Amino acid sequence: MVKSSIRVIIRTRPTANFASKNLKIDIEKKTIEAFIPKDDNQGLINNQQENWKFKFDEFLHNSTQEEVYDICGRDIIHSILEGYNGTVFAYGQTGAGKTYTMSGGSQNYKFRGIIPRAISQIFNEIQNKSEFSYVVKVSFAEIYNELIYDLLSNTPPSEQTGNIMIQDDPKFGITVKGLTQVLCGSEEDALNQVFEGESNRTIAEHKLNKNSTRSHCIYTLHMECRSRVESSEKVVYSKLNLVDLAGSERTKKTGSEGLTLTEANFINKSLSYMEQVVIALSEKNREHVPYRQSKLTYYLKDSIGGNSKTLMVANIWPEPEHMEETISTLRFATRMMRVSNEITINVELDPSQLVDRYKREIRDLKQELAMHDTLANRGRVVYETYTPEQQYQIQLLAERYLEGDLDEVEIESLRQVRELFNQIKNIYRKTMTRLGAEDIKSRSRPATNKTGTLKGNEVKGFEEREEGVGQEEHSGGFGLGKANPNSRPVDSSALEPKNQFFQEEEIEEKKISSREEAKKASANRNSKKIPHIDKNQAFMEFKNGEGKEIDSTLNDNKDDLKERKNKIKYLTDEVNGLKKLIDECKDNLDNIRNERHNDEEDVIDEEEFALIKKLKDYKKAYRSNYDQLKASKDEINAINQNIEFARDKLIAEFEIWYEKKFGAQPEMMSRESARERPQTEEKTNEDLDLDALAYIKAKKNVQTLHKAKKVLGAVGKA
Ligand SMILES: Nc1ncnc2c1ncn2[C@@H]1O[C@H](COP(=O)(O)OP(=O)(O)OP(=O)(O)O)[C@@H](O)[C@H]1O
Repeated sequence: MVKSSIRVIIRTRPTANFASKNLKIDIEKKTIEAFIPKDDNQGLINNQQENWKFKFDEFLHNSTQEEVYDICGRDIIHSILEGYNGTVFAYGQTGAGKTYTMSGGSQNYKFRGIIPRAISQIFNEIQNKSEFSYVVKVSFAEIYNELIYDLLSNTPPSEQTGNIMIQDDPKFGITVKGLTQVLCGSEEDALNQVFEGESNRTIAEHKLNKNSTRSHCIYTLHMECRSRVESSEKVVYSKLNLVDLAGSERTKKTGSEGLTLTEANFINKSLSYMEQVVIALSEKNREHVPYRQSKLTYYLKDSIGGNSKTLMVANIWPEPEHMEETISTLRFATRMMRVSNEITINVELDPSQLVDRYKREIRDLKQELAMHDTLANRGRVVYETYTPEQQYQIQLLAERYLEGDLDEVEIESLRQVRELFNQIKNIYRKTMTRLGAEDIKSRSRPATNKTGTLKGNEVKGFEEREEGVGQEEHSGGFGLGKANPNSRPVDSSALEPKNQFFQEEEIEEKKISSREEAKKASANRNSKKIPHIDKNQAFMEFKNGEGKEIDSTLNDNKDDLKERKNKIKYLTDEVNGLKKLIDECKDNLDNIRNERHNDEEDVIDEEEFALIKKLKDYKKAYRSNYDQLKASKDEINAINQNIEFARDKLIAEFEIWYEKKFGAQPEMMSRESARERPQTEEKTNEDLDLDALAYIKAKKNVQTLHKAKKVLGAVGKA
């Protein structure tokens, strides 16, 4: 966790009637001095404060939307892609320019605000981060009269109950249950949601603002990021809250009455709760912070005093008649600067992916160990789970050791030691059971037949089932893997379940014969004198002789791989070059459009047309190169598989050759070179949208949709 203070930027609304007698702004020093003369009507004793001086992180005076975004948005939005949460919110009196700052002026693309610019930056950065895969979802909530409405729901806000619940999740922070999250694959998708949500906002007219937004609106981008080249079980989550608060207002001044007055009361109340939260947070040792007093403060718990990089734009309207509101905004902004958040990158591990990774790691480690054993000239060590046959062999070994036939057991691996102990435990248990049985037998003397069969419940005391393969099973004797079909008893009586003593007799017989076989095999092995052989030297000999063909296939594949990698490098450079050209083209288009007059927004001149065409060509070339890149990567995967296959084959053949030549047990051979990793993904973006086109298209989409809805509504009524 890293401490990060909330940054506060002051933005002034441009005005011809600037309160020059009351306000002195020093952009360089980032200070503002305010002066309100005492009210003479208050009498002789008047303690009214007249002067104030404030210092902030930045002043934006008569700034363009682009300048505002560069200072308020760019860094935070970049952090979102690194996994930090972020918040940008606009605060200020009604009419001071909050909505203009966050959403922007609707008349021209260049007047767009922080929200559309943030979306554009996010999708542009995602396109450039091809080594990561991102999932982007958006939600849009409105807090109106202390109720939460879903602006992206299919149900219009007027038909919603407003009872959406906020939850404080210990892992993911504040989450809003039931709020629609729309998956967005492109800038245009995300902008569609913005315009759709904005068209659902509650707006009303009063004396100070014709289009006053009467609610707090929170547009959230939820991001989920996984690496395409590293472990994909690591998921980085982040969210970006872009908040347009409703403006504080003095109801007398705005002339609010009726519904607008009720709205104003709710707005003022929630903003004063927000102030209480900020005060509580700026007090040292304050234990309780009253987040739950209002929907707004609870919703913004992560943003104010929590895990988020937060920036507040305090909008002021610097005209003489709004001096009191200006002072009030500046005071609140000063308090906000004292709030410090604790930020961290939000990383989670996806459990299913984690299991897959462990499986892969275990497999790789086993291979590593096998390679290590071979190079160290050690015998074949088993790292897999023991098969029933292998367990049985270890059981025999344990018995020979316990009976004194063996002075010591050669230790091969930890796994073998474990299994040995297991078998010793089983032998001990069995012996104890047998001793118990004999004790009972000697006391009760049950009638037994020739084969020692007990009747009925007489065997009850010995039925304790023993764990592990290679032990007696209740109904079928030994579990030693799959039985030979010829070994099936033809006599029906042989199919009857055998009792414990009978089974044990049979087991003893089997053990004796297996022991004898094992002794013979061991004597055989000992009689063969195995010379000291350098495995690596032998392997070289094999590769130059019988294994030559497989070895050359392996080498051919390796050469092929090298060639493909060079091709990928070339294609990557091409793709990057085209990306640069596309970006330049986009910038030129932006410039042309920004220079155009408002009323000409949809008129395209020759120069612009040529640029659009050029852009299309670049995009086409980009796509074609990208497809080739993808195909080359698939080819690389296939070649890698061939290499694996050739290596396995080489080792297997070598083992056979080795055994034939030296008469020793075949051993696992090392894979002489490190496993080649598949190439990392280069660029994955298939297409690049022009900023303005996405913005204009999204706007038109929403307009068309609304027109269609209206027509449908009219038809329905008719
Ligand atoms: N920096 C600016 N440049 C140009 N016009 C601006 C600027 N700031 C605000 N305006 C204009 O002022 C008017 C009021 O702005 P806006 O609606 O953004 O205020 P607000 O703070 O959101 O108000 P409310 O709280 O009532 O919703 C709008 O017509 C807007 O276009």
